[in-house]
Amino acid sequence: MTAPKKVTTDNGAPISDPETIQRIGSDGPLVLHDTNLIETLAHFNREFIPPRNPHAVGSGAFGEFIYDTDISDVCSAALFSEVGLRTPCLTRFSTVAGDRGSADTVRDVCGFSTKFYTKEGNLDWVFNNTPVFFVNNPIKFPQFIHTQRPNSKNLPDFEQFWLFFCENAQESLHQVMVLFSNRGTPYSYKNMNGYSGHTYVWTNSKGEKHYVQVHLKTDHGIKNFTNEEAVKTCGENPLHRQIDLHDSIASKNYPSWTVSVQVMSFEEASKLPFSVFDITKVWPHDKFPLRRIGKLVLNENPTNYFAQVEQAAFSPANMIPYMEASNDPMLVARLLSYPDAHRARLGKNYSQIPVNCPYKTRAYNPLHRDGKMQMDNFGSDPRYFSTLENYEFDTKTQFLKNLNKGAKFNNNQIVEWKHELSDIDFVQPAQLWKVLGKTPGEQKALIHNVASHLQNASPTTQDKVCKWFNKANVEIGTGIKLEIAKLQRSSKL
Ligand code: HEM
Repeated sequence: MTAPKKVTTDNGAPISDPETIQRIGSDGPLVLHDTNLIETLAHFNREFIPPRNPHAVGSGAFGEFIYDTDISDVCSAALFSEVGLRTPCLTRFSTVAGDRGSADTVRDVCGFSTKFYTKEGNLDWVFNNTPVFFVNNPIKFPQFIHTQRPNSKNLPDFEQFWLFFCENAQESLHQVMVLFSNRGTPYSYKNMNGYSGHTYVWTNSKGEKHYVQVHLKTDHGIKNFTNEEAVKTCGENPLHRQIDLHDSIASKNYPSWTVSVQVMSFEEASKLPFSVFDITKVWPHDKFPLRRIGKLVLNENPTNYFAQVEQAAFSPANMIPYMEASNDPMLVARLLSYPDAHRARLGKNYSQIPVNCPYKTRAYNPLHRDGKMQMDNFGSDPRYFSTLENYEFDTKTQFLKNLNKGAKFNNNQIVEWKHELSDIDFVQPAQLWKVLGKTPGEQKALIHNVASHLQNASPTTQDKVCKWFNKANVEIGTGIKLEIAKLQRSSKL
């Protein structure tokens, strides 16, 4: 038996009976002196915090990154200081569009975020399970998310879902094909990959910079639900992936991924047929092969979901020396958007919540102080950078000062930018169609999965969507049309 836990009020005064309240006579009114009742009801009213918008549904686990293959010619970050180093981390998986509490096996992109607690600060990889994304212009992100959710009348809206893609964001075809392939419904989080999607800039100790893309390949094999299995699982076991993650760890079948990078020089980037900052495109693997760097292993379940997963704040802005964001406009917008979301969701001092604290070092900045829920206000230290104090500054890595050093831009002027759609936007979707053709049934599954969804939209929208798919390969749009007709005939029988 463990020692008894003394029960108290919030100010620490002992409570004799937590279930007894005071009233005047057995039928009389309550006595307001009973502050424990008020405290208990007030706590209950404030139990919920705002959900993440988007990625509200999630599951998390602790683990470690094991650096096992030298990459020092490309990056000198703390994670890679010596081969064999183990860096503790927290990973959170998620779905994008659903409200908190919705089933975790819906057809959706899955988030794959990892916070590494390094001695040079916390590094976050806020990735997805797909190597590309729907849009490459951040101003389109909020409308993209809106169109994937119920409309203004809180009704499912298949027109807005499809018309956004095929009219407002045709560059999304590559990602839409991934989403509607069976990879859009992974069986479990441990059976899917993770990808940075974005291009990042990594620097070595000589100051040489490279573009990189990070890949986390599952060690358990890709396993997906079919459309019908995923729909059934949503109804029968809405926490299927959460339970699978928990039970795999509890039974010591630890989920793990092999972590690799694609590396590209700035010179090579200038010769690509598309922008290296375009997240709707992948880097060809024959020219930029994967270089292994280590393993990510999840081996510890959270003991308190709210404290360790719901309150976790992941952000691409959490970078460490030798790892920077590139000029991908989506990524740069994300640097601002996530900390802003955390301030709104968790409060200004969110980085002091234990799961977010850079506990391998100490966050110290005498200008970042006060505010609600401040836990570490740097004592009586001056509230400015005083010449009377003794500060240590980073003269070695010059981390933030070095951002963009060496990067070449066409000109220095501010330009108005918008993605201009061209044939190159349909080249990779066409290639993906051929790749799917190598696995029996995969092309058929894509056609069936799209048709099952698109049949709910109007015939005009169906036509527009089919024409859009035909830009990748006429077999797709034509096939979807035939499949819709088949599904509609069989539903009438
Ligand atoms: C301009 C584009 C984007 C914007 C403005 C944006 C914004 C957001 C916001 C506001 C959140 C909620 C954060 C929170 O409350 O903690 C979020 C979550 C998330 N986003 Fe994005 N996002 C964008 C693109 C992307 C891309 C391209 C990826 C993946 C490559 C991505 C992956 C994620 C993940 C994994 C989460 C969940 C983080 C967690 O587990 O807590 N997002 N996003």
